[in-house]
Amino acid sequence: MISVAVLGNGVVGSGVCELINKNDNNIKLSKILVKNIDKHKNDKNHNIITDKIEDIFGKDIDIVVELIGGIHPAYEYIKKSLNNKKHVITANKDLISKYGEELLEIAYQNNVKLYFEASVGGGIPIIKNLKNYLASNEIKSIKGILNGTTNFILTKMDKEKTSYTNALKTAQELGFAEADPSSDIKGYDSARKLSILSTIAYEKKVNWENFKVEGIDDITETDIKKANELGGVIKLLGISNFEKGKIYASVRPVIVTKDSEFAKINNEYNSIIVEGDSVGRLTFTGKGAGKLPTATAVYSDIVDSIQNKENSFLFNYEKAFIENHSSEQCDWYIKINYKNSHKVLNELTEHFKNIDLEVNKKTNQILVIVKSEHEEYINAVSNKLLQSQDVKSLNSLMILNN
Ligand SMILES: NC(=O)C1=CN([C@@H]2O[C@H](COP(=O)(O)OP(=O)(O)OC[C@H]3O[C@@H](n4cnc5c(N)ncnc54)[C@H](OP(=O)(O)O)[C@@H]3O)[C@@H](O)[C@H]2O)C=CC1
Ligand SMILES: N[C@@H](CC=O)C(=O)O
Repeated sequence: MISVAVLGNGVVGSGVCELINKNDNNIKLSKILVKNIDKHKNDKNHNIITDKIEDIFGKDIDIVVELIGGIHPAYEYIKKSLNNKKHVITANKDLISKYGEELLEIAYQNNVKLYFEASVGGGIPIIKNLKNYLASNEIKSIKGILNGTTNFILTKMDKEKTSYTNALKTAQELGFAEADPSSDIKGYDSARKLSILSTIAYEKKVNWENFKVEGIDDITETDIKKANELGGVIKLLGISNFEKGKIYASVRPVIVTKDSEFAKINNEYNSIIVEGDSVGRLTFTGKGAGKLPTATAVYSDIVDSIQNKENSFLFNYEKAFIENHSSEQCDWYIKINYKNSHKVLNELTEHFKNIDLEVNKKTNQILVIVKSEHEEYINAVSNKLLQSQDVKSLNSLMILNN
């Protein structure tokens, strides 16, 4: 009998306990750690619930499953568990993207395993596939909708005209959002996931703090309407590619045209397209957040750790050099809140040869479509406009069709 302790009995933790109770006679749920024990007095596992970490470390446990989230005390608990020679399973992307290298090294030194399938893509088996199935391939690019909460919000705003605030509230009620939802909204959660995937795929340390991260907090109904007029929808995409030894990575809202695979990915679903040099394009799609989909990924790691499956990760790669600009040439949608429309229009026509313009004098907004341009040039012109006194704010979105 394998004895499992689950740290955290929230959305994912309670899902894991449910799957353990439902599935396997060889796995015994021995202890559950929570913060506020009163909240759990009606839980059917209440007799094994504790708010004291000593009850976990003092017990004869084989596997510790960390589902508290955040950095502290999750980091200390995982470290101690590994040093006590317990296998550890976590869904914590904050922790893996920050301390993955150190924790994997500690696991290795103690001859135990640290698994983290659920840290990216909720119920989608992406990490195992990237590491094992794609072992023979050089990965050229990763593109994905990596956050369920923001995809849920964008879908509700687009299809049901729900306000941003109400859509976020529903995502929180459904258990998709992080404890601090600004991680989702500002793109940090997607960035952490992209850094984990890119580190595994390119075997280079890809630190998300070194790449461009933009969230959906500036996306308005106007942008959604404009995207629809252009035959597309807005999605928050994580994109990375590896070319000639250099890595480009970013997280940003993008307009994807309706025939793109991503346009059909709605609500809390995630989708990740990986391109390998031998296999070509592979698409992984499924629920990227929520109780039982995420618990499924955690449970699969429990099975792997019982079978002592190899996960020879160490993350001790050399640091990646991150490119700031995508080499891709595409169309762009730029929204400018102006102070002086004449000056801004002059600048725009001077710098861009091929543009469509829409000026709204009531809202003091100029909506611009620029055809076939590189990011580097878009950024240079945007910075110039922003430095002038004529522009209050400016947002630019790539328009992608694949
Ligand atoms: N929700 C999702 O869809 C997904 C979540 N994840 C990740 O899974 C992890 C858990 O997320 P989720 O289940 O949503 O989080 P919740 O907020 O729903 O649950 C957190 C749990 O941890 C407990 N807890 C919090 N702080 C402490 C502490 N200091 N000591 C002991 N227990 C503590 C809470 O106790 P109490 O109940 O008493 O407050 C609660 O039971 C996170 O890393 C998250 O990023 C990954 C993929 C999807
Ligand atoms: N908050 C995250 C949960 C899963 O990782 C998300 O919305 O994707």
